[in-house]
Amino acid sequence: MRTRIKICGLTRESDVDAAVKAGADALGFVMWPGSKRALTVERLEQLAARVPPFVTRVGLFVDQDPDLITCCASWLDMLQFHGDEPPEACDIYGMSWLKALRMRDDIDLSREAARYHRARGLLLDAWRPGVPGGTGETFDWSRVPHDLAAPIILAGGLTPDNIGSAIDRIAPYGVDVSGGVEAEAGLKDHDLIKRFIDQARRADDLSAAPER
Ligand SMILES: O=C(O)c1ccccc1NCC(=O)[C@H](O)[C@H](O)COP(=O)(O)O
Repeated sequence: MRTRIKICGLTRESDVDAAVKAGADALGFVMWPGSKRALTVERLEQLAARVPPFVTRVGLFVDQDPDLITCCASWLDMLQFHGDEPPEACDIYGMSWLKALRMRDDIDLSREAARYHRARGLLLDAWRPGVPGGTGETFDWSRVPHDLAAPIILAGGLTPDNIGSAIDRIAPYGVDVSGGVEAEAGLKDHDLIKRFIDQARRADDLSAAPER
């Protein structure tokens, strides 16, 4: 199956256009003010308005005010929660949502998957204390279970150089990248976006090829 690709942390019109042109399935917009990639609601409106149909616009939030999330919702197709939001809090918007889980040593993924069973997918990201996401760090991929009920979106430190082996080893439903396609925080490098998506598609093609 074709791996779904999300390019996250977009802040400029040209970056949105480059990700769409390169074939991204989804685009992520960080609405948490603590991030170097944070958008205002006004910027979200401007960027989201450029996105063509059938490309999913995902808003990222970290334990934020429901009024803000409601205000952003009309520009989004999906929500992504990176904080300690309980499942009931993710459900109140009448929208599809993803739950980001950071791979702390003691995380019980089966338990979290059961707890967040209404999530459309679980985004597995690296754990760094005090940082809710976008660390640019990988985690030990051997910790990703193959039998989780929810679709897995692999995140954390992915780059054009490691995306092929990530897809080959884990075969996640989707992948999510931010820092690995940036020239500097919040500013995407269009060549890196293209290389990332090309390498992911190459890995998909190789995994679909019949064995000789
Ligand atoms: O990007 C941020 O600054 C951020 C801040 C707060 C919550 C989430 C945030 N980003 C999440 C992501 O961009 C994704 O999970 C991403 O795929 C992982 O980032 P990276 O390791 O840089 O590829």
